[in-house]
Amino acid sequence: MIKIEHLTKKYGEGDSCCLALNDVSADIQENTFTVITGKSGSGKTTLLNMIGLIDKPDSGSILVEDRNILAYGKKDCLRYRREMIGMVFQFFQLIPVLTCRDNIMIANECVKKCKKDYFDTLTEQLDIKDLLNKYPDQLSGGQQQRIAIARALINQPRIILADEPTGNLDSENSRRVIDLLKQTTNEYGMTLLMVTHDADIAKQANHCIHLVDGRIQQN
Ligand SMILES: Nc1ncnc2c1ncn2[C@@H]1O[C@H](COP(=O)(O)OP(=O)(O)OP(=O)(O)O)[C@@H](O)[C@H]1O
Repeated sequence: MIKIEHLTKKYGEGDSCCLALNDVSADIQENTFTVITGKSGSGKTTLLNMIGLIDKPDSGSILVEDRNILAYGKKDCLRYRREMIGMVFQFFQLIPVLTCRDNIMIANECVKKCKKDYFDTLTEQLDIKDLLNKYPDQLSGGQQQRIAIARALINQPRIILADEPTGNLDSENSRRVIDLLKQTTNEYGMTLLMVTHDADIAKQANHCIHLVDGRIQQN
C-alpha cells in the first residue's frame, strides 16, 4: 500500500547539516499496524511527515497505492491529506475555542463524507459521546486524545499516522488509546503507522521500522 524507496532528507547546510533520513526504503502493507522506533533524533517524525506530505524529501519516492505522492500538485496534495490521511499527535492539537464535536467535524468540513451512523458508532466506540459539547480544556489528556482519534478517523481515511500518541499519557490511558487505535483502524480496514518509544506498544505491531541515525536497521 505504501512503498518507500531510497528516501533521503537533509536539513541545513555545511557544519549544521543533518542527514535526517539516509536511503530509507520500506514496504507497508494495507490494513497492518507498523511502528517506527528509534532513539531521539533518529528520523522517526521526519519519515512520518514525508508520508503525510507535511514535508518533502530531497530524493527518493513514496508510492501510495501505486501513485507517486511526491509528484502531486497543490490540489492533489490537499485531497490526499484530507481524504487518504488521518493524523494523531502527541499533544492532541485540538482547537481550544471549539467544542469537541466541532473539533471532530471541522476535519469533515471539506470532505462532507461522514454519515450520521458512522459518527454515532465512532463516538460510541471511543466512549466520547458525553464529551462532545465540552471544550478541550475541560477534558483529561486521555479524553482529549480520544477526541483527536475521532477527528483523525472521521473522513474514513485509508492511512492513520500517529506521532507518539501516548507520549503525554499515563500508562492506563496509553493502553486504552492504543487498544482503541488498533481496534478502530482494524475494523475500518485502515493502515496504522505509529511513531513510538514504548517497547510494549512496538511488540503489538505487525511490523517495525527501526531507525538509527536516519537509516533503517534490519532485524
Ligand atoms: N525542520 C528541521 N530543521 C532542521 N533540522 C531538523 C528539522 N526537523 C528535524 N530535524 C533534525 O533531523 C533529525 C531527525 O529529527 P526527527 O524529529 O525526525 O527525529 P525523531 O526520531 O522523531 O526524534 P524524537 O524522538 O526526539 O521526536 C534530528 O537531528 C533533528 O534535529
